[in-house]
Amino acid sequence: MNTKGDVTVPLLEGRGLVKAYGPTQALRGASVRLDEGEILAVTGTSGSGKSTLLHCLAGIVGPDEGSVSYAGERLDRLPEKRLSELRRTEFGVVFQFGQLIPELTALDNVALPLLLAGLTRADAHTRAGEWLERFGVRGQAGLRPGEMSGGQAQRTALARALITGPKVVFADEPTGALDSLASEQVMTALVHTARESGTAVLLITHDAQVAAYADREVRMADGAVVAVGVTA
Ligand SMILES: Nc1ncnc2c1ncn2[C@@H]1O[C@H](COP(=O)(O)OP(=O)(O)OP(=O)(O)O)[C@@H](O)[C@H]1O
Repeated sequence: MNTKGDVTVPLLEGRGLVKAYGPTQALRGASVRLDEGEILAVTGTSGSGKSTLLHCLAGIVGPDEGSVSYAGERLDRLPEKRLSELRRTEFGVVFQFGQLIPELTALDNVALPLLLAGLTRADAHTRAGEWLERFGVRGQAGLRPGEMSGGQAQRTALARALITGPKVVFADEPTGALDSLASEQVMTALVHTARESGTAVLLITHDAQVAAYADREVRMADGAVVAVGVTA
């Protein structure tokens, strides 16, 4: 948790978020907070607004109403240039199908954020190798995403999301396409690394076993957060 003056502010907070896509009201006044280093699961039925909430909190889409604050700064009012810098340096994202670049090897995929940040190719590759090792996929370093299993690809995607040391990782159904063993491996790797580096995680899932890895769970229905609780 951050302090700004005497006031304690959450790392990330959405308040009264409203978002419509044409006639579809995806969010109808959703509010949520994420503290530093916290792992928060967002659950709820299909279409309840979970992904839209994540997109608003990550500054990927702007809400029609309401506010998003990151460390006390209004994200929804930032100019695009500052917002994209923040997304690159402070945020990491992992989606259901990893979104690895199909033409690149696992090593090159994981090295990419470091190359974009200005590291030399040699340094980026050394660090990427270490991160593949942490996620148990060093043996797959030379493979392209299509040549890996779903779980290996997701662990590679996690390595890519975490290698820059983000403050928040946004994970939208990161295990949605995996069997239960691969799911467990991905979640164990994510939680272990997040705890070690103090990274907060906003985790969307509709799998109760996956949600159980979180410190806290909020449930959405009809575009709003309807229940808040601590997981087992
Ligand atoms: N880009 C978009 N354009 C049009 N409608 C959208 C868009 N994104 C989301 N929606 C609609 O907004 C509503 C909420 O969608 P959202 O993806 O946020 O829900 P969700 O809880 O994440 O669902 P799921 O679990 O199925 O992924 C749905 O009715 C969806 O069809």
